[in-house]
Amino acid sequence: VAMAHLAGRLAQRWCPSSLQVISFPVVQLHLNRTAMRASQKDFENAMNQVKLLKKDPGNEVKLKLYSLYKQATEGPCNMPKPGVFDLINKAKWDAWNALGNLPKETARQNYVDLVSSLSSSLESSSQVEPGTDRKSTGYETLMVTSEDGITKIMLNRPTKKNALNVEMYHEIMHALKAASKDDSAITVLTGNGDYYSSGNDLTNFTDIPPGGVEEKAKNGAILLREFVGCFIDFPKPLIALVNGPAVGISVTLLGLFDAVYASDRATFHTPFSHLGQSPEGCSSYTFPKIMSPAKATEMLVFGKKLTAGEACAQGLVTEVFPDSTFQKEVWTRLKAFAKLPPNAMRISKEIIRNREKEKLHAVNAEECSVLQGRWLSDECMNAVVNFLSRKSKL
Ligand SMILES: CCCCCC/C=C/C(=O)SCCNC(=O)CCNC(=O)[C@H](O)C(C)(C)COP(=O)(O)OP(=O)(O)OC[C@H]1O[C@@H](n2cnc3c(N)ncnc32)[C@H](O)[C@@H]1OP(=O)(O)O
Repeated sequence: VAMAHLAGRLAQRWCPSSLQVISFPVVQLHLNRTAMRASQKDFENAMNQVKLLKKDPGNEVKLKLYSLYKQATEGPCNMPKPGVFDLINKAKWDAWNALGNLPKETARQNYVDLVSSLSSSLESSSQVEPGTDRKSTGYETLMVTSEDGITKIMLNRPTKKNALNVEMYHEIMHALKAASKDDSAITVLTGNGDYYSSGNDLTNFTDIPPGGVEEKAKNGAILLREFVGCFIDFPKPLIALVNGPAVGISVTLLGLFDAVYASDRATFHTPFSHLGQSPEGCSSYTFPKIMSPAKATEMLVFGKKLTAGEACAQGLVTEVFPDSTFQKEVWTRLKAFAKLPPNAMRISKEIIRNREKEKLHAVNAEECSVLQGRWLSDECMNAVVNFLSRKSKL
């Protein structure tokens, strides 16, 4: 049951509409049930009624409906148990299996009762996730605004600590490409809510394609390479406003920014070894150069978490501001920067960064290839399963 709940919650993260995730038999609201036992007709009516529900009842309820339907029509669970990474089918299997030897008639009755109770309660419930502003920007996971010569890309999954899901990787690439061509002078990346970003969304690892985990790892490496490549090639001054804790890839990428301003609440954590993974974002090259090989090893190999002050002393952060005045102070400064002649800034960035570009692309390719192998390791898989089953957090 715990796994079913977990997978149900995960499934909601994978897809904006969880109806796409777990399809379930459809049922008709049963209004005129008089007998204690639901008839076959009641059952069929209930199945039709589910089609008419205006709002998604959520994955937990859908798993319950699924399991009761299977029990009512086929009896006790008769399917082989799916693999641990096949979370959707495993959740369905767990839900059905949990019904044990419940008689078919009781399952049918419970199904009809559940649908009946659902219909009224779902009419008024809201499914809108807070923190998403889809209308204004056209992005699902970002808020992108452009004013005063500054394009601001704000990571906008605050309830998930701005973890980067696959959609967010694509949207950030899209937003960077657009910002590189718009008429703003500088571009800023920041986070909405209390975190800058908790790094890669660990549920990215659970959605296994038909080609299996190898194909998953290969696709992940291709996406990561393209994603980091966009930062390497970004032509205008790119500034990170680290408004809170930063983890994993959101930290490593900072080595590719032109300036990094941090709140004193921010922390910088790259727990790759704990996760059975290895550095990305060109950090295996930029961090030793920025802070010395030994300091880079403390972060990238031993997972030492730095405070904002420590990260500034190591050269990863440009300047730290008290959290209470962070926004006011940095935006005053950014607005002044944005008034400088944009072509001069672009050309100066080019001359600072360009001789490193080829090297950075080569490092990026190598890091992605090493990570592709890491993602298939037991060390990595165990770490992901432990996080997803809430056995461990950073
Ligand atoms: C294309 C693939 C490219 C891969 C690139 C390689 C990148 C590597 C990395 O980035 S490695 C770093 C990965 N990140 C982590 O390991 C962080 C995991 N998260 C945590 O340990 C904690 O959530 C926390 C310390 C960040 C915050 O803890 P806490 O303050 O107690 O909050 P919650 O844990 O309750 O989190 C709230 C909510 O957010 C979900 N969440 C947070 N971070 C992630 C994440 N990285 N992936 C998925 N989900 C995350 C968390 O599950 C909670 O969700 P819930 O409310 O339970 O639905």
